[in-house]
Amino acid sequence: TLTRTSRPQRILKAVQRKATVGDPQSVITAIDHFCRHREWAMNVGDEKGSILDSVVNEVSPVTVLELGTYCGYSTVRIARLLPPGACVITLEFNPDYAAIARQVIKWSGLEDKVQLVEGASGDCIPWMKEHFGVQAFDLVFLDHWKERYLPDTKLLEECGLIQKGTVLLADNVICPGTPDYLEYVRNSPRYNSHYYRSHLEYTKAEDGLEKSVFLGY
Ligand SMILES: Nc1ncnc2c1ncn2[C@@H]1O[C@H](Cn2cc(CNC(=O)c3cc([N+](=O)[O-])cc(O)c3O)nn2)[C@@H](O)[C@H]1O
Ligand SMILES: [Mg+2]
Repeated sequence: TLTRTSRPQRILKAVQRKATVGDPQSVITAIDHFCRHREWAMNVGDEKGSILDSVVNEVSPVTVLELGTYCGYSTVRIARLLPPGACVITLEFNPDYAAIARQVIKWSGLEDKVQLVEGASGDCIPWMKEHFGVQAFDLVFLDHWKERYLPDTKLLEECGLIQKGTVLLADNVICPGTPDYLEYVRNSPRYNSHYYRSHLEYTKAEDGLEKSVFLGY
């Protein structure tokens, strides 16, 4: 059997060929160029990525949680905007993807701002507090399995990892769509939600990001 490379491996190759070590913007540009002109992949992309950037700059978070690392594209986007002392904890349960993401993050020179945890969100969230000494997250970026958005949000609430002022930013609320999550954050009196209309990465299809601020109990 031919050992074809995986898509994440081809994305890493594009980074190693086109991007400059220690230059996060060149890593982002290399992935976007590859995914727009060679092979689509489920990175948040450049259009929704600039909305992500603006929310990160607005929140200026000290601790960020990312659910669903994939190749590390949005991890790099977030980490490159963080001041010294701030960090992003990113969860990825697929070991092959995690291995690629570690190399992409290393290439960007941001490994000191990133903690990549291999494991399923449902298993890892409960021990976040004691393991990382995290009080609460300032920003949570949801980009993993769409049916996990709602249960993981409730789990984060139960674990006290979401507190007054925590901002949730969810990718793909239209495509592939997260209807139960949207209904929850939009109807709950404890969240103030806003929809940023955009497009599915590298396509003309509609998609968007939902930003939800926790108002406290
Ligand atoms: N409970 C989980 N805990 C930790 N990692 C997880 C979990 N579920 C999925 N992942 C990981 O997220 C990564 C990326 N991923 C994200 C999704 C869900 N996202 C999408 O399916 C998606 C799909 C499209 N799309 O189909 O157009 C566009 C997007 O922007 C998307 O995020 N599935 N895998 C994968 O490496 C997977 O191992
Ligand atoms: Mg996504």
